[in-house]
Amino acid sequence: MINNNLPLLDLHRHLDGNVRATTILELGQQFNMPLPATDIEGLIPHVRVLDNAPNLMAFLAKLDWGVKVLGDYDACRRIAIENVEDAIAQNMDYTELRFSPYYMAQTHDLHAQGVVEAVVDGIKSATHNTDIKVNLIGIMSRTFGVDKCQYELDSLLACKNDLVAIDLAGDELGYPGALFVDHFKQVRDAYLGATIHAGEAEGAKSIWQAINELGATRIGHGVKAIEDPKLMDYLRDNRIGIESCLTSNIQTSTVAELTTHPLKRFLDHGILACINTDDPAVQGIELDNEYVVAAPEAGLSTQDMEQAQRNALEIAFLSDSDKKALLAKKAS
Ligand SMILES: O=c1[nH]cnc2c1ncn2[C@@H]1O[C@H](CO)[C@@H](O)[C@H]1O
Ligand SMILES: [Zn+2]
Repeated sequence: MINNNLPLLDLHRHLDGNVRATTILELGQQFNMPLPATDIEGLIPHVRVLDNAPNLMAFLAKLDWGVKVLGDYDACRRIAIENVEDAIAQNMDYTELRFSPYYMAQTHDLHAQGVVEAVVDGIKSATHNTDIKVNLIGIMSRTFGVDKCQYELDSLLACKNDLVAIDLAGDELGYPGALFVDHFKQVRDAYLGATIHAGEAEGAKSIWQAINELGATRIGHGVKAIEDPKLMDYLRDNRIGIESCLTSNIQTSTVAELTTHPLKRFLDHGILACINTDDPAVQGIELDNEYVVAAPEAGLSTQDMEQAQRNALEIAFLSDSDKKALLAKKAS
């Protein structure tokens, strides 16, 4: 259950993993792109995880049509705007939307920086005169390799004042964090935060690496931390947040079933873990499902879910005064 007297946040939400199927169809038509189907029913199996995927990379393939149809910068702006609409429809008070500009730019040879500017513009216009607050996290898609990630990072750093952090996502097994030490040095030099997908496909050592070598203060998924008691203590003692995505972890076969998901044990241990979606449109879920269905199945009590809501606020890339304002808004 969501406690409506506490702010509702989604800190781990891929903007480019949340392109509506209807929008994919419309953009496909607009740019004369042959899609695998011409109606929604036919398209859904290609853009949504219906049965759990055997592994992370099979899951990630379902995101591809959502970016293949981005034929110009206006299309990028459109999906940014629709992401804000979706977050508002979920009654969110604050969300951090993350996106990979090169992933979005690649199919139609757009400039990555133009994509970043279009997304920033879309978010600004869609949040204007609304009650929701949105910040952006730039992603380096590790799957494209070290050089492409540098290109992607350059485009993000050119707009660093419109971002709160940088993330590393994609193929964790094939492209380990050790390849990206220099990239994250640049992230620190730019005074941006770092949250990193780690301990999802790879083990606990990937989480240690993200913290010690890449400077992560938050970890995306972090599922495998449960295998390392020292790491569990370290995360708690150093207030390193874990952005849990319950349904996503089942759909990528990272965790076999919700009853064995480690989120409950993270919370019991005092780790600042929270509840998030990941790629809502691709997953066919939304944030309310994670609180109403997934979290109870994962053994979380009402109190646990309240703690998760508080933890999200605690680890959000926001100033203390912004956090206080969000709390005050809900308490009144
Ligand atoms: O659950 C996930 N684990 C790892 N990478 C992901 C996940 N969801 C999306 N992406 C990756 O993020 C970028 C788009 O924002 C893409 O690189 C996509 O593969
Ligand atoms: Zn993710």
